[in-house]
Amino acid sequence: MLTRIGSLHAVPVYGVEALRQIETAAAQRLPAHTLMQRAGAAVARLAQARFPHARRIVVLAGAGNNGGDGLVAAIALQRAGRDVRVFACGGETLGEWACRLPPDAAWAWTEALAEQLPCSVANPDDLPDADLYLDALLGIGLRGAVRDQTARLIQKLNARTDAAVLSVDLPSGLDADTGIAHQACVRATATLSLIGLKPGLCTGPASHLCGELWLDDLDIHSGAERALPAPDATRLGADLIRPLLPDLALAAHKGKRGDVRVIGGAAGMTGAALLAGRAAALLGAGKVFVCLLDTRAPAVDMQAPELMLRPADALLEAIGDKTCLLVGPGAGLDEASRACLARALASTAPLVLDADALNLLAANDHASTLQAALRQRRAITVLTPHPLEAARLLESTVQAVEMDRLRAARDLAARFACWVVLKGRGTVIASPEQNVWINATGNGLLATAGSGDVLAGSVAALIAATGQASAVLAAVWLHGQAAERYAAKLGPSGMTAAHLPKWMALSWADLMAAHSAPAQA
Ligand SMILES: NC(=O)C1=CN([C@@H]2O[C@H](COP(=O)(O)OP(=O)(O)OC[C@H]3O[C@@H](n4cnc5c(N)ncnc54)[C@H](O)[C@@H]3O)[C@@H](O)[C@H]2O)[C@@H](O)CC1
Ligand SMILES: Nc1ncnc2c1ncn2[C@@H]1O[C@H](COP(=O)(O)OP(=O)(O)O)[C@@H](O)[C@H]1O
Ligand SMILES: [K+]
Repeated sequence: MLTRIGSLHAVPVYGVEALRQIETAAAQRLPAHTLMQRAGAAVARLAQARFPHARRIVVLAGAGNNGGDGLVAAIALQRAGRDVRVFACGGETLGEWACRLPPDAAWAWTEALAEQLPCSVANPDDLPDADLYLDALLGIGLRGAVRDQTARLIQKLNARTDAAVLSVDLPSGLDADTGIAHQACVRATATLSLIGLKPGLCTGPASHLCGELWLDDLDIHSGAERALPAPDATRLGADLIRPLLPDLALAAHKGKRGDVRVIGGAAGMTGAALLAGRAAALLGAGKVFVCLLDTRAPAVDMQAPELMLRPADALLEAIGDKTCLLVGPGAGLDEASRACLARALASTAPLVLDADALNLLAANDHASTLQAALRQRRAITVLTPHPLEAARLLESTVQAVEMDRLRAARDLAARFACWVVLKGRGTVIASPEQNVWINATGNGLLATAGSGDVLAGSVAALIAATGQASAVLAAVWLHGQAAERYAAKLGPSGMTAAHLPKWMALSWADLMAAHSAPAQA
């Protein structure tokens, strides 16, 4: 079934190894070329529905099965009356290119010849004009950086900013597992992912090149459930998030909602802890206590007088059973901060560690002691690193983390036996059991100082209310959804971190309203 991928429904995500298993199993039980027929038909259907006015269509076909999908789509589009040309890439001559085609694609080529499809060997310097380009150069068979003629063709294609590009399976040049592009990569208007959604379309530095995301499972799931491998991750959707949110209106009194205690805000960084505290309050925490490590900080937050500002000693004592601790926003790296972290790690309360708490864990004279205490915790523990903090904790580099975000999140969750929220485009969440989710919401408006503090405070509030670590998924989804809602309503600028909690609350309300709306007849 052809589906537009948005943020409403959770979708399983499969890496290349799992996709190859699915493909092999299906090929064994279906008549020859069935999958390629279905793939090409799906591409042609989407091309016509999404680009109804595209008359001249150029199909860029590589020498693999991705090219085969393109050929099948080309035949269907020509039959539908479009002016179609195939530009074959991956050989000096058409004959050389055709000789390279694997069996399914070779079958598609014989069909194309029978259909008298206009076809020429690709000359990147002579890319024909078109209303729509079908990018069928490279799919999940990509190995390393795109080479030679294909790389040059991609550069020429990307220079045609006036024409639409529909990528088949993946934007050519994008690594399906990691979302990185070594060198050349197609910038697509839309991508139709085949069989399953790939991690590289959801997270990673080049994942945004897919444009609008569509999926066709090629009916692979019907009757084959038992043969399907487990997904590598789940892309988050509103349907998965809704049941994770607490019903605050049902809380009998404020003591039932759960409390948050924030520890951070050293001199010059008090705002970070206050942002986290305000977010926790707006996301429904019954009581929010904030310890500012700056000894000269004011005793009340006049913008948010509901926050209770207390000394660190008071915050780390007599912790109730519905309390979540948050350590790190603006905490600094000095001895006072380290001592608070050590005490929080020793507590039996759920604990969220962000910012400087993560830096203390990574690089401090006491790092190994702190890390041992982290591993020994039995209560819910969540780390919320951005890529640099993750790199420090993994003793790696930002580049290495970004080259494989799923692996980095999984590695951190395994190393410290806790939940990990690896932030950035397509935030990746990993549980200690090595389950992985990829967030579907958010935009560049979140790339503003303090938005991480808001996320950490929200995570703490939802864990306090629900007692469930999986509430992190809801906090991450709402945080991204808030930025999208803001952009849709007020445009691409003007949002600061302080605005976020209110928009998160509105997104929460939307989610509940959608849930309670009567079903359409
Ligand atoms: N076999 C089947 O039945 C199906 C295949 N499908 C399609 O087949 C694709 C996978 O097909 P393949 O495994 O043939 O692989 P691809 O077609 O994705 O890529 C292989 C081709 O790309 C070239 N290539 C690889 N790395 C390169 C690089 N760095 N620079 C330049 N050229 C490079 C190879 O020499 C080969 O010609 C999927 O993405 C999907 O589009 C789908 O239609 C589903 C069914
Ligand atoms: N381009 C983007 N798309 C989606 N989310 C983003 C983007 N850039 C940043 N974010 C989100 O913004 C937040 C930034 O957090 P962080 O880097 O800790 O900021 P700070 O330390 O300033 O609070 C994270 O939740 C991150 O996932
Ligand atoms: K492609």
